[in-house]
Amino acid sequence: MNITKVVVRQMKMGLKHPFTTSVGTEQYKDVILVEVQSENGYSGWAESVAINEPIYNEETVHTNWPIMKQFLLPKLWEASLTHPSEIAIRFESVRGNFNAKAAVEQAVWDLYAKEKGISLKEALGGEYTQIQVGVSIGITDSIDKLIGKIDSHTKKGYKRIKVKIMPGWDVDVLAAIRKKFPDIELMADANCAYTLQDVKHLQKLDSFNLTMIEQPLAHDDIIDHAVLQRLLKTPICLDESLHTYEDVRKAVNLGSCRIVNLKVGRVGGLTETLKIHEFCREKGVPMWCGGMLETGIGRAHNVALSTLSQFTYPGDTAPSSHYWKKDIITPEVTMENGVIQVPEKPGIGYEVDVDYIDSLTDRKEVFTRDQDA
Ligand SMILES: O=C(O)CCC(=O)c1ccccc1C(=O)O
Ligand SMILES: [Mg+2]
Repeated sequence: MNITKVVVRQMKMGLKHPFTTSVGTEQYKDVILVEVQSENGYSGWAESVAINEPIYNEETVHTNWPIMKQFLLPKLWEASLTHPSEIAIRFESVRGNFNAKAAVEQAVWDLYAKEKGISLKEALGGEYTQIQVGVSIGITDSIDKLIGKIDSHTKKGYKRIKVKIMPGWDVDVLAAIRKKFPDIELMADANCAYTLQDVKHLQKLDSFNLTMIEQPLAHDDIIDHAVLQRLLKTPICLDESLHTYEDVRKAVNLGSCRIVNLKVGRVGGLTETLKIHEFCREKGVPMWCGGMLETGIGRAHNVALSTLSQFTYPGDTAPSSHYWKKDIITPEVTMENGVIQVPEKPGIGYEVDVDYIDSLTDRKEVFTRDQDA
């Protein structure tokens, strides 16, 4: 792969419905897109999961841009690449900035697969031809409203419902959901809203037959989660706390979680993801694909990722129409009876609608090998 040009864009897309969690509300998405082009005319695409404010993690679209420009993109030209796994080694000297690294690395994976004429699924060693889909429902104004949403999403066929919880929006809410829907596959995501002081309160959640509780404690903790997991029957799944293979190894071995939420952007790319996947396979730890309200490009990557064998729980990989009036890929990601069919076409397997992207783009910069040399 001889990468000659990279185009970085920042664009804005309005969400169909605002999305509220314990840390804030998203109404629209500012998105960084990375397009890498090779000598022979192929383009690989990816998006950064970084959002506008540092409320989920420390990265934002504003920090991603200079990090890519100054530190990551120049490493692409250092030498030609034979495989995308070489990128992680080049990026190793840059600390953190996992979202930015992943966006660049994933674009190269797409390019690699397209040059080879294989799907991203095949490039990753994925197995499933279709994936099971769950939905993540934000905090609403009233329990009735939430029940209405769960009802309509269940009727659409989603295989699992995830609700966001926080202190004051938890026990009563889950009790009301279980009363109405005793048998649905249900889980709760706290986005770090509790502390170990809340153990007695969190133990009440054990009575709701939740598949798992996601990230109850601090974003940078794996120690207290191990204490909490010993005091809960419900499996803990970590999201915010896991940035690397090493984090996952420590968390699993400490007993801080029994399930792993994998967001490629959170762990710096697909190469790290494959390492984590292999570890989880050996340990028998189930995984699922998390979501960050991605546009079609990130969504397509998530669909390919979810074909890996250890991804045994439905992911937060709802179809395009759940988020957007019009997505930036064609066809859009669609779901039938809670299932997405995995595309067989090369790379991410969907066409990127560059004209539409251009119409949404606020900022665009082209980087070339020659200009950096
Ligand atoms: O993309 C989706 O539908 C999942 C949405 C979601 O839960 C989420 C969205 C933004 C930031 C963090 C999270 C999370 O999983 O914690
Ligand atoms: Mg989460």
